[in-house]
Amino acid sequence: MPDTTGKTITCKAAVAWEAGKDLTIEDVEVGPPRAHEVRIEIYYTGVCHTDAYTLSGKDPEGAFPIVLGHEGAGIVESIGEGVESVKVGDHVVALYTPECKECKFCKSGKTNLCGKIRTTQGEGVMPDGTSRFKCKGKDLLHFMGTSTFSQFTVVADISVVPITDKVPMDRTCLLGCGITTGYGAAVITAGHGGLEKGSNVAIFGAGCVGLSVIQGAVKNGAGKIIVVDVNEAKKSWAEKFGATDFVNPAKDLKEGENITQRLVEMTDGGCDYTFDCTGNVHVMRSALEACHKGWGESIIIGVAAAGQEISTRPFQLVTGRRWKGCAFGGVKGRSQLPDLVQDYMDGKLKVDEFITHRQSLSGINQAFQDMKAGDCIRCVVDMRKL
Ligand SMILES: NC(=O)C1=CN([C@@H]2O[C@H](COP(=O)(O)OP(=O)(O)OC[C@H]3O[C@@H](n4cnc5c(N)ncnc54)[C@H](OP(=O)(O)O)[C@@H]3O)[C@@H](O)[C@H]2O)C=CC1
Ligand SMILES: N[C@@H](CCC(=O)N[C@@H](CSC=O)C(=O)NCC(=O)O)C(=O)O
Ligand SMILES: [Zn+2]
Ligand SMILES: [Zn+2]
Repeated sequence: MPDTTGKTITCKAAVAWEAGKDLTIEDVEVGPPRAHEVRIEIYYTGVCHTDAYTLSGKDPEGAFPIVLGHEGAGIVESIGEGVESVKVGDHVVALYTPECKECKFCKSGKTNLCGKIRTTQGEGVMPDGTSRFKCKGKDLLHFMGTSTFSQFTVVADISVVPITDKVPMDRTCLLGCGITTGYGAAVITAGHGGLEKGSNVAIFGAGCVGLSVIQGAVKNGAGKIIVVDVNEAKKSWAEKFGATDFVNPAKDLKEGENITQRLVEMTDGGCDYTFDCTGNVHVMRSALEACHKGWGESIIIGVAAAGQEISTRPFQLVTGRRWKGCAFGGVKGRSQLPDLVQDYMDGKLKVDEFITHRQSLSGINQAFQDMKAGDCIRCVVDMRKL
C-alpha cells in the first residue's frame, strides 16, 4: 500500500444527500488529519437506530449532505500534529461521546458527556469548523464526530480509543454504541454507579440496547429482570440474555389492566429501576410510573424525535420517583471502553450474539431495511467489501 500520510485519500463512502432518501455509494475525498486529528481506515461499522433517525429528517441537528455512521472500528492510517493518544496501526473504536479529560464535564466526575467539541460536532464539522470530506466538489458534513460509513474517516483525537488487536473489529465496532449504551446504563448510570444487587428491573424494548441493559442487570445481580416488548419474537432473545420475565403489552395484559399496573403488581409496589430503550415518549411515561414510590428510578435511553415531549403528573416525582437519562450508557470512552473489551475477552460480556445480519458497503441500504424488520439485533457492515 503506498504511503498516504499527508495526502488526500479517495475512497468509497455511503453518502446521505437528502433526508428520507437511500444512501448512495460515492467516491469521496478524505483530507489528511490536521492538528489533534486522526484518520482511520474503517473496517466494520454497525448501523444503529440513531443513524436511521437522523436520515429520516426527524433529528433537529440533522443536516445534509452527510456521512452518517457512529458504531465503527478500524485502524489508524495517519495522525495529525500533536496527537499522542494513538499511533499509526493502532486498532481503534470511534467515540461519538469524546473524552478530553480536561473540560468542566470531564473533570466533574459526574458525567461522561464531554463539552470540548460538542458544538462543532453537532454542526457536522471538525473542531476547527471545516470538513475533511468532499464529494463532487461539495463539502460533506461529519456525523456525531465519527462518520463511520466511509472507508476512511477523520475524527478528533479525543473521539477515538485504542484497543487490543486481539479482538476482531466486527465485534469491537458494536462497542462503539448499542452494547456499551445499554450495559453502561445498568452498571454505571443507574443508582450511584450502577444498580444494586437484588434490584427489581423493567426494561422496555429488547433491541440491542435493551438486551445490553439485561446483561448489565445480570452482572450487578438484579432480582427480577422484566422485559416489556410488543414484539413477541423478543421473548426468546430476552430469556437468552437472562431476563426472568417477559410481558408483551399487546397480548399479555388482563382486561382493563395497563403495563404500569402489571409491573407494580409483579414487583410488590414498583420497580427499583426501569429503562426506556424504545424512544417512545408514551413508553417513557409508563416506565417512570412503574417505578417504586420513594426511590424508583427510570432511565431514558431511547432517542425521541424532534417535537416529542415527556409528561407525567408532577406527583410522581413528588412521591420520590426519579427520571434520568444517559448517552453512551454514561461510559467514558477513552478511560473505560478497553475494560469492556477485556470483559468480552474474559467471556463476561456477550457481543457475538448481537450480530444477526451482515452486509457489504454497497448493501448498506439493505442494512437499514433489515434493522426495521424486527428480527435484526445488529447488522454489521464490512466497509472493505463492495
Ligand atoms: N442514549 C443513547 O446513547 C443511545 C440511544 N439509542 C436509542 O435507543 C433506542 C433503542 O435502540 P435499539 O435497541 O437499537 O432499538 P430496537 O428498535 O432494536 O429495539 C427497540 C425494541 O422496542 C420494541 N418496542 C417498540 N415499541 C414498543 C413499545 N411501545 N413497548 C415496548 N416495546 C416496544 C421494538 O419492537 P419492534 O421490533 O416491534 O419495533 C424493539 O423490539 C433507539 O431510540 C435508539 O435511537 C441507541 C444507542 C445509544
Ligand atoms: N441530535 C439528536 C440527539 C441524539 C442523541 O441523543 N444522541 C445520543 C446518542 S444516540 C446514539 O445512538 C447522544 O449522544 N446524546 C448526547 C449528545 O450530546 O448528543 C437531537 O438533537 O435530538
Ligand atoms: Zn447508536
Ligand atoms: Zn471533556
